[in-house]
Amino acid sequence: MPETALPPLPDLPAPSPALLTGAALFLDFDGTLAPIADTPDGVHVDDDLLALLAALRSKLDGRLAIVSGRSIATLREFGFEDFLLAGTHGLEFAAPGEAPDAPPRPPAIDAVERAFHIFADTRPGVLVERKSISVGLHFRGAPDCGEAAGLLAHQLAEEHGLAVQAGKMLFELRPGGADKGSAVTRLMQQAPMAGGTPIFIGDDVTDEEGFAAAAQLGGHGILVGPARHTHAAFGLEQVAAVRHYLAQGVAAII
Ligand SMILES: O=P(O)(O)OC[C@H]1O[C@H](O[C@H]2O[C@H](CO)[C@@H](O)[C@H](O)[C@H]2O)[C@H](O)[C@@H](O)[C@@H]1O
Repeated sequence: MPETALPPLPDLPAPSPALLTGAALFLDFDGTLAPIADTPDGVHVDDDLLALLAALRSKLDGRLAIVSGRSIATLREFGFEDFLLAGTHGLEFAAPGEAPDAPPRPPAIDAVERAFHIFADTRPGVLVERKSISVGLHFRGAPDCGEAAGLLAHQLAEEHGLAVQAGKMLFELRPGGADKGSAVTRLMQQAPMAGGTPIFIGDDVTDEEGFAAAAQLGGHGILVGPARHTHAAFGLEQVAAVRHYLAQGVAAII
């Protein structure tokens, strides 16, 4: 059956705030806590969000972590220094005040970054994002370049033994061996997350492994955005709904 003939996916049910009682809460960043912006550095984290997350973490006895494709260094620059962090799609970890536990930056990432710049230099709107142990090629400003960007990313990944991480108008090259699901599994074995029921809130395809891991460990995923085939059991429409839901959680948890 052609894809256009498929019936629309039904909306996922909204999660109850009661789901957050006893949770070990895993939160994606871009598209979940902050709206998608035109460029990676066009995102702003406001003090109200940080205060909301701190209040929720306190109600959860510390069981709140940010799990992002961003590096730990960048998450800290955004204001998340005081939070438990998993960065670069499950490759980096850091507790507040501690140095990141991260693999070294592979030399091949520098070669990829140079190749990405050569590609971007002749394509207005294409951006290269330098990251701690990975590198991103963004085409949000030049959607027509997406196919060529993907071909280049896969070709370089094969050449250098790296993993391709597709995201929203983005191809990222990084070391393999981890994802947001492995990050959830690892953090659930440690204080402060151990003992809670894992709840993972995210919007991107990169969050699906997080949803699946949460479900496997007895919890749930919450998808932010339009319905799709997903491992999440619940849905919220957009970032504003996530923030409202988290605020409801603060009020609901005794
Ligand atoms: O796991 P996340 O916290 O969702 O991070 C995933 C990637 O997010 C960023 O890129 C995305 O957001 C940008 C800002 O809104 C947007 O311009 C871009 O098109 C999106 O793909 C970030 O730049 C990447 O490093 C993260 O891996």
